[in-house]
Amino acid sequence: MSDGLFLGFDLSTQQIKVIAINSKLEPVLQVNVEFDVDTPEYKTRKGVYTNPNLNEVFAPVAMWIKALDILLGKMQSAGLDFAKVRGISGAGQQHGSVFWSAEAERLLASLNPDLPLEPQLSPNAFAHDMSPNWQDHSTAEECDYIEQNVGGAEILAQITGSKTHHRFTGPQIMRFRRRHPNRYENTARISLVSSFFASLLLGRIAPLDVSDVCGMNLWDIPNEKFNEEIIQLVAGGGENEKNELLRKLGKVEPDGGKNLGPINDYYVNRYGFPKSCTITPITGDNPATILALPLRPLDVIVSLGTSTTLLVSTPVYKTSPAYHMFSHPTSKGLYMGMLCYCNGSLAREKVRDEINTAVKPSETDVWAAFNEAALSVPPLGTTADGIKKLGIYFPLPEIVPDCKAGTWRFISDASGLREATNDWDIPIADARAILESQNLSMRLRAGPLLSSTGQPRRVYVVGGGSRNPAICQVTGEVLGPSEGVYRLELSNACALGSAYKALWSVQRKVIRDDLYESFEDFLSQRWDEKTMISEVDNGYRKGIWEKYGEALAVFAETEKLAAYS
Ligand SMILES: Nc1ncnc2c1ncn2[C@@H]1O[C@H](COP(=O)(O)OP(=O)(O)O)[C@@H](O)[C@H]1O
Ligand SMILES: O=C(CO)[C@@H](O)[C@H](O)COP(=O)(O)O
Repeated sequence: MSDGLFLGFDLSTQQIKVIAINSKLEPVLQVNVEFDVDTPEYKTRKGVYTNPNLNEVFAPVAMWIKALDILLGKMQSAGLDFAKVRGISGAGQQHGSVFWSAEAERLLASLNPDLPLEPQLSPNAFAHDMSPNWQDHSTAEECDYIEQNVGGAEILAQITGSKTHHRFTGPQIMRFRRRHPNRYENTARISLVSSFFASLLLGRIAPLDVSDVCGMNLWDIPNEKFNEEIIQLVAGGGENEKNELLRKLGKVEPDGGKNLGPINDYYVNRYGFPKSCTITPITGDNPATILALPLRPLDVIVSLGTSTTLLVSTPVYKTSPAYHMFSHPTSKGLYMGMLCYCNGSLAREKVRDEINTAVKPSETDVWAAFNEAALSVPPLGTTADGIKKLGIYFPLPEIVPDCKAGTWRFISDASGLREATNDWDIPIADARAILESQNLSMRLRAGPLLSSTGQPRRVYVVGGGSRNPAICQVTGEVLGPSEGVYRLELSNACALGSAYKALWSVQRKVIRDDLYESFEDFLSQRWDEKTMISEVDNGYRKGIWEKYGEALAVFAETEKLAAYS
């Protein structure tokens, strides 16, 4: 362990985390700062503010800067020897934007190590103090405008990898420009959360990341450049306004392993990082997650963080309005396919809390009653007379399908589909129904990204929810991976993937000129399956997987009824 440490940060919705690894991929330290708890003065709930009247969700940028200082302080208290850190990368929640002022570059370049970061940057480095969050649904008008002008969802997906989505940065920038014209005018540069974080570490505004830029609806993935037609729509006005927005966005760094430069002197002098410590592009949390595992064809990652995402790595750029494609964060010619759900862990927590109110909860495991309820009934809660239960649980408006907030419970029997009345044991029957519903939705949509049968080889579960055995079992039953469900032992997959990226960036071999050892080759030589993952469910169960397959059409019907109700 003489050759140094490599840090992977994760600036996600509810917390900022870091993992330090050595060059054998062994984790040395994990620390986190939870916004609601550790920065209470910002009064966020689950890391954000909401304005339900306008469907807005946003987070204070100053809180993230303050949390970085607290996190570095915690690392110091935990005894991390900053002098050993050779490389840093990271991940940010996707789509969120940070609007820098004209003062930003000067303030970033002149940080005083005797003072904390936050008061040196906030408010003067920003033209706007808030960052729109990925749970925001306020941009319906902007999305429609862009999609109509570009020629529809299919075409937009072909160009940018996704149809327009409320949370994507292009529609968000367009709304920001319309609602706050002065602040937009005063914006010198726009970062994503990922490149904002890299900027804090570099002490200058960092370029956008090659993969995270695909979450903006602005980047032409096949042609590897901003799409000027869409930029023009977002910028409004004419040629000048278009060029102005291109200037605000700045450059995109095509090499995910690029050495962007050394860490800023602020961190050298305040914390003792070596001057040579390099910063590598910080990517989105989902692209970083796929770097935590050596994915093979037909492997799927299900990330059970605040959002639920299903991720695959593929050489085929096959687009659809039903899912997202991103450029791969490290490997040119590969892409990341993704489904993203707003109603992940917070929706499960809501059912859990209702169950804990209805029954006597366990004193030691807040999930015990939920898990027992989920596992004590057969698939689809099927009764002896063939009645099946299908529910939809969207406490927040949902992304897939595009649907307003609500809870719907349906009964499917020989006479068809109807809304449940008193034949649903609320909230107990909701436990299995929510897990099935979340997995059926993934199975319904991930099919085109997988085999002709839609059956995965392995499902890897990561993130907070992967600690839960009932969630893992129902995932195995519904998705039916032929080789089982595996959990990454370190729950913090995107910080881990980021740390791997930092290590690869520093130690990748040069093959010739600008050609480097691939991330996949680099990782597979060092990655030890036995210590990194454990099997948490057998996956495919004959008869049960087929039964869920038969239920897919009815499930799709329930989604339509919910969306149009
Ligand atoms: N044992 C568990 N069972 C189910 N969910 C869990 C469990 N432990 C943690 N979680 C969920 O994990 C979520 C946080 O996951 P995490 O991956 O840290 O999210 P993020 O990166 O989005 O902040 C919490 O909202 C919590 O509900
Ligand atoms: O919007 C998306 C992906 O498109 C979300 O996955 C965000 O990237 C937030 O992630 P977490 O806070 O759940 O890690």
